[in-house]
Amino acid sequence: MSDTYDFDLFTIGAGSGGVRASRVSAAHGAKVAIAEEHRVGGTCVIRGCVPKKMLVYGAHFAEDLEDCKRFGWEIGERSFDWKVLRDNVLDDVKRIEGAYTETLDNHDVTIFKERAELTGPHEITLASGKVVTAKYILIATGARPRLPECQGANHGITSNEAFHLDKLPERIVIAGGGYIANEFAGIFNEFGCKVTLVNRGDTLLRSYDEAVRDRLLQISMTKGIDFKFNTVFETVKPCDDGGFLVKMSDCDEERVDQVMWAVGRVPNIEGLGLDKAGIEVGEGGEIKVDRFSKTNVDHIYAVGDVTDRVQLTPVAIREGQAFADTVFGGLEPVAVDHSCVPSAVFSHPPIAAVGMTEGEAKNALGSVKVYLSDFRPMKNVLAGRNERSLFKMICDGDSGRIVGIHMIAPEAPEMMQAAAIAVKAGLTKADFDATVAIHPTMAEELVLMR
Ligand SMILES: Cc1cc2nc3c(=O)[nH]c(=O)nc-3n(C[C@H](O)[C@H](O)[C@H](O)COP(=O)(O)OP(=O)(O)OC[C@H]3O[C@@H](n4cnc5c(N)ncnc54)[C@H](O)[C@@H]3O)c2cc1C
Ligand SMILES: NC(=O)c1ccc[n+]([C@@H]2O[C@H](COP(=O)([O-])OP(=O)(O)OC[C@H]3O[C@@H](n4cnc5c(N)ncnc54)[C@H](O)[C@@H]3O)[C@@H](O)[C@H]2O)c1
Repeated sequence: MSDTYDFDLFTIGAGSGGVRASRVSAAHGAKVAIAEEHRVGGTCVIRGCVPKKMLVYGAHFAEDLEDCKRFGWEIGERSFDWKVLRDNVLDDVKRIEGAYTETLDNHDVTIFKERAELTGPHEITLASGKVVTAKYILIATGARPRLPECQGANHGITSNEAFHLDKLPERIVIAGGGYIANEFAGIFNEFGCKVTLVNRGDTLLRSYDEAVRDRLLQISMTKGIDFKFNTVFETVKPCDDGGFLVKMSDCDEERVDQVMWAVGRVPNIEGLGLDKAGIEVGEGGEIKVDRFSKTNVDHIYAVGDVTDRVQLTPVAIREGQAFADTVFGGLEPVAVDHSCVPSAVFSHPPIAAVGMTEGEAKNALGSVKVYLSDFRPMKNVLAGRNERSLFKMICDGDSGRIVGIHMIAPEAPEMMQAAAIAVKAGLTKADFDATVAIHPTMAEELVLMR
């Protein structure tokens, strides 16, 4: 395409956004290169969604093996070997990394397995010293775990290290109250670790509906997870035997085997040379972009977590796809619609949501109608598991249009993916009422709410 530059597109970062953008741009006919300093696949594949979900599956067996007795199964003595699960998960991650690399190779995308930095508006310098030029540059460098400002913070692990532990901690404190803290609290707790979740504020999972958050807190406590709210870490000191002494506000010093930070993620822009190309960043270090993911510099774009819009894999992928179609697709520019993005927390049990919470809907619409279904799933009843699910539907009080659905239930994310289509399409409560239930399911509650 371009004679002046080595490549039409140079992508920095082979994660969810960068891989999609590079592959599709190449399919549109562009000459593409991509640089990755760690492993092809990025956070989601290597140390995020994928291995996390596999651990969630592994952890859930603890409950299934307990519950199966009431269904007539006697399975004798059982034990759990962390290293078997860990190594199988890491092997599968390697397989997926290979599949991502193959896709790029099949599209003739040149892969540089090294760090890249901008050294001019159209120039990139690789860690090896090689200098290349590109007509367009895409920054898709993602984000990394934030460390809190407490003495000894370097002694704690983050989600990056959690997948590689040599052994499970008997006692772990997890700082944070968001996605990662709640997901890993559930995982470690199911594996038999003593878990304390420590939150600086008084609210877990702030962006989710209050009723659903409260239900997760109540169930998590029943399962044995401890919570501390309005608490901050002061010091983490290593002990001679490998554990740590942790001092938190308003508490005595405690001895634990592991400290894990899950207090948010910061955009990866350090040493990237953004100043060499004159790229503007926001207060949190996020690269500022317009609705087509274009930075303030005409030929430089950014997608995914580094822009800190919605830090989710499917969003990064959509942004990457839209970038490729806009710049190399030869059609009208494509903007990603960031409204009504469904999401899930893979806690035990999981939470899933789409649209507005009750509070947001009241502020935005004034008049809202709320429907609730608070039930004990059939499987839990027979298992003797005293764990209730909650579905909540928020509708515009005037039109009946559904503006939000919130769930905490086994398989809630699976149900939510389908329900989210209806909410995105602007369907009403009457449309749900007109749909016949599938019985017996949990999902039927969606069309039976009163
Ligand atoms: C523990 C965890 C669990 C998660 N679970 C989910 C989930 O269940 N569902 C979901 O939707 N989202 C989940 N996420 C979020 C999701 O992983 C991210 O939103 C997504 O990966 C962002 O994609 P990205 O392309 O922006 O960045 P990334 O996937 O982070 O890719 C960026 C890549 O750039 C590389 N890089 C950085 N700087 C340079 C440089 N200078 N040169 C070369 N390479 C560089 C990095 O090594 C990295 O591979 C999870 C995140 C974490 C941490
Ligand atoms: N299931 C999923 O889709 C999934 C899973 C994991 C991560 N993610 C993505 O990754 C992002 C990062 O996840 P995360 O859990 O690190 O961040 P988060 O933004 O979800 O939560 C951070 C939490 O840490 C608390 N906090 C901040 N500083 C603290 C401190 N010093 N001490 C104690 N608590 C403190 C905050 O109050 C907040 O509750 C998420 O926003 C999400 O977009 C998604």
